[in-house]
Amino acid sequence: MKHCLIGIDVGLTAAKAAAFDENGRELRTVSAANPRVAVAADRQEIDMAALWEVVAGVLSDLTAWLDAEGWTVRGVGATGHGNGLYLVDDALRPVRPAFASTDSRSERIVAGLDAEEVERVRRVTGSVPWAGQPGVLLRWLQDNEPDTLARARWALSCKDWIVACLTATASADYSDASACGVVNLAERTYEPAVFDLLGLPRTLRSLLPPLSRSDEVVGRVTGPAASLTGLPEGTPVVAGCMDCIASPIGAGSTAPGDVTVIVGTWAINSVVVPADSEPPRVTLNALLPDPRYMLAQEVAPTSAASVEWFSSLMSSVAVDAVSPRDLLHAASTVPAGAEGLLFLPFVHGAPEHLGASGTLLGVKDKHGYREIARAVAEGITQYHRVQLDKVRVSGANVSSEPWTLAGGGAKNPFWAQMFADIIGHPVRRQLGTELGARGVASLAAAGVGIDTASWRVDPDPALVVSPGEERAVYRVQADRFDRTLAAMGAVWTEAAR
Ligand SMILES: Nc1ncnc2c1ncn2[C@@H]1O[C@H](COP(=O)(O)OP(=O)(O)O)[C@@H](O)[C@H]1O
Ligand SMILES: O=C(CO)[C@H](O)[C@@H](O)COP(=O)(O)O
Repeated sequence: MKHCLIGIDVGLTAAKAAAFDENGRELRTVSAANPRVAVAADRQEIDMAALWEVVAGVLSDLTAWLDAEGWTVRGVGATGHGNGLYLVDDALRPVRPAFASTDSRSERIVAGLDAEEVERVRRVTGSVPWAGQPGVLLRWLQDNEPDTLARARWALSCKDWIVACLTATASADYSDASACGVVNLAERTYEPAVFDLLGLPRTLRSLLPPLSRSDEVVGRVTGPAASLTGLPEGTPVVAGCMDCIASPIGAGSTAPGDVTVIVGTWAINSVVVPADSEPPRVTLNALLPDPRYMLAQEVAPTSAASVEWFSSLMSSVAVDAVSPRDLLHAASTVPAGAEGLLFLPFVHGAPEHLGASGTLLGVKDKHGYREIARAVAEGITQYHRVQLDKVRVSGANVSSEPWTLAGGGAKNPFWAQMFADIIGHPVRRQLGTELGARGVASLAAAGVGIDTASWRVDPDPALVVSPGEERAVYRVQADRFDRTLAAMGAVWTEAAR
């Protein structure tokens, strides 16, 4: 019999499901756009039932193909965007729409926290508070929707919601929970001091589901889920992990010092560090499935989010839809430096600046769509550079080997070259494979007892892109970018008053 594993990856933009044979060879991938509602500029919410419908649809397309080709599914794992908040009641029904991790309504709660307390908690959890974290959102609910909070039984992450839909079980795993800043990294338990810091009663800890290893089977596909997805009833489902963890696993970038840069809705810039060391000074540190290591990450909603914004804007006025690929193609027809245009990619704000917004600087009448497209791509990449510089000085050991590029944007060869030029370091681009789905499918394989040695990835030197001749232009731009960023801080602070 031909056995396969399924990995589900629910990002903020798209849901993907991919099947792999027992040796880790990709058989097929299906994807679809996720529902997202911008209730207001700072309120990003997700209809949880609609999200499950999209995921069930993607799974049912995939299983129809697998059935026709004679494959039997042995195990399933899910990964998804981290943070945000998916609240359900006792019967695992949503009590309100989920908060996306790009929701910034709680910026002021974060700005009002005591700096010394924040630092004390950071040393223990490896995370600093920011607006899209579940704890901060629980505080917002306590202040603004206490009735909703009273109806909630479980506070789930995105992938936990999908696991709950598949298995009728509430679960959590160490990677996602630690990335949410609620776990004591040394003790691997939920940390009560986080609740004290946020002004929440410690009793709310009971909202957090029991913690499992990412490759632990936490439930089996129920009858109703089987009929919606085409998965066989009883198929084992593992706890899974956060998407920023699944991608490095899928790419084989899991040795100490390995760097992965994810160009998804979010900019994720991460490095593998020993789990028993002092957590490096970055936005968050998340425990890896291998208990010896964690992933130090500098993160912000500042990557393909701006490409999505600009391509949606162009699509609303153009005859035909303008895809991210079209946008990057238009950018490639303009010289490096975008004819002097500079873009700060903060359409969903920025963690370190209260009130930050997307900013286009230097507009002249000669500038049009193509120059703005180039400025958007360059600005996103310049901010990745800023974040990677923070990772370098965070106390983490960073490898000098090529860094792995992942996420939707990494498929674009033009953008990959821009990354190498702007960050001044060779990067390894990815062809085709959905790395997040692959990573979590390998955890499902391990969970059902399959030896995953053959899933190991040997880095392909042919995919390495080195800094080229445009590096010099980007160095000058980097200086202007950093000075603009510093100067805008005061403007944003003033605007947020
Ligand atoms: N060929 C491409 N060129 C540039 N950007 C792309 C391309 N394909 C996808 N993207 C961008 O990648 C993003 C999707 O990446 P993905 O990692 O799947 O995000 P998420 O996990 O947030 O859903 C989209 O926002 C899109 O803008
Ligand atoms: O928690 C997060 C960062 O700490 C984000 O939600 C991230 O997981 C989004 O991933 P993306 O949807 O961009 O792939």
